[in-house]
Amino acid sequence: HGRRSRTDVHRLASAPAGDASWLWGHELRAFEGAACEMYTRWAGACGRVFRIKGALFHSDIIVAADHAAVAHIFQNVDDYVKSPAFRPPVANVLGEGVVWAEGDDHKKQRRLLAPAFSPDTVKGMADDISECSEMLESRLANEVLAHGGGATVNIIEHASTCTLDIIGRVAFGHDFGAGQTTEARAIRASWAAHVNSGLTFGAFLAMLIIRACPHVFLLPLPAIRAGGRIREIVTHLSTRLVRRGVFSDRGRDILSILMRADRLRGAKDERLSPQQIVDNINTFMMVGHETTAGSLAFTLLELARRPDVQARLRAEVRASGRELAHDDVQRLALLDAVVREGLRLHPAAPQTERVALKDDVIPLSMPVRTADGSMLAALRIRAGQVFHIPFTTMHVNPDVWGARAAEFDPDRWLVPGGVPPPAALPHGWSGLVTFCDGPRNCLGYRLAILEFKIILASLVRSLEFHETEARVSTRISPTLQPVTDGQGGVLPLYVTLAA
Ligand code: HEM
Repeated sequence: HGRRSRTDVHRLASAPAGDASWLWGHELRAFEGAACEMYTRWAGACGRVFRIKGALFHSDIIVAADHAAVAHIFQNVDDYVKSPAFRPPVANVLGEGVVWAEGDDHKKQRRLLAPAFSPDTVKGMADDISECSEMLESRLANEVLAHGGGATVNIIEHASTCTLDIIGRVAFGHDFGAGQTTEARAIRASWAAHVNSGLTFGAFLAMLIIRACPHVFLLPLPAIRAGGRIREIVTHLSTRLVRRGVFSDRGRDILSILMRADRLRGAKDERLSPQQIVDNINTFMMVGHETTAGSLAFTLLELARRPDVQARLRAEVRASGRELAHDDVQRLALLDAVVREGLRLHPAAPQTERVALKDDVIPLSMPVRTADGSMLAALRIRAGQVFHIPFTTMHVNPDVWGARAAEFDPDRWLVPGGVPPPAALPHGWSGLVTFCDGPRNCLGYRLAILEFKIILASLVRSLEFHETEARVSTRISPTLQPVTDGQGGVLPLYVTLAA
């Protein structure tokens, strides 16, 4: 009785029993569905906070899509952590950098890395971003010309080639040569394998097994080795630079900035170890290219479906002149609105999870109706409670965003009252949770937005994007992925030259 009375989890409405299986709970349906699709559907039936049955008899998981609850969880990083079970797989792919770190280690890494992503530093990356975007623009234009004026391309592959080029340059001054170098090819191939294996039932099962007994992760399974392969390649490239101290004194890339800052620091505990620098460069490479590419590809698909908005965007970009420098793109209002709308509907990380380390009472923006019909104004939970936080579900909630919440409509950002007031959205950038929130928000968000703007502007000014017959669905593997005809990482668009 004592235990139960200190938590409200069992009082919450449960996702429909018909969507659960005795063995896999609700988690299999959530995994197999489109990104956040089931959470959005269940939230429609149960409200913004509800529970689902965990797979393999895991205790009930709370799905939290209430803004005050989510803000609370994201602000209290010492009490709500990423699941400890998933730290070994994260370390395998990313190394022990800032994404992996928790507690004081995380605070220290964050503090030492922050200058590499300051507004001024990111502004200095604009030239590299523009050059890579122009290379993409001409690659696509050539493809169109080679096909007699119109070509169907897998836009996400092109987008991620471009974002890999960018992150290679800005992270450590490395040129991935538009995807043509040996390393770039190896990274693409490993990533494609990683994405496609992540869509399978085996990946779902692997996740459950790791959650249940984290030490199995030490087994030499092929899927685990594939994840580590990209890290090997990048580590090989960056370790060489770090060891030799080959970084430029004037270099504006992140590695040079970190190494210079490190040299100036005296106390050893105020420095990143060479291994931590390598692990963070690797982290930036991994989390800094497929993410932006995924959101960008879906935003281009939305523009293909809204030729009127695409034409207006093109006119806006063309009116600003040939150069797409940092300050120029910041002045483009419709471009800004398109980027916000694209990142609202297609967040590259559509959901996250957290585990409570201690008992707590979580505030709610709106009371939730419990299974027995009473109302809860706040939510009592116990240490160990697992939360799933579906970003996309929060961004398409009609109670917050209105009846047309799920529609791609950039103009909502441009008209007074078009988006909910800040009080309804207690989060960082644009009131969205796309980049998470609080002390663990996305370290690279300024870079992501600048890339997004410059790439989009470069492509749209000279090319026109059209939808194809393909039926594209969205999955999470491990970030937002298009799936076409069962094939992950495929999003066909028909491209022509813009008049
Ligand atoms: C559209 C593009 C991007 C989106 C939507 C995005 C989203 C996110 C989200 C949601 C998180 C928090 C994950 C969690 O804690 O559960 C995160 C963390 C992070 N992101 Fe991004 N990201 C993007 C691009 C980038 C880029 C370009 C970089 C640059 C290198 C980057 C670097 C990071 C880092 C280092 C963290 C970990 C921060 C920490 O734990 O303190 N991201 N990102």
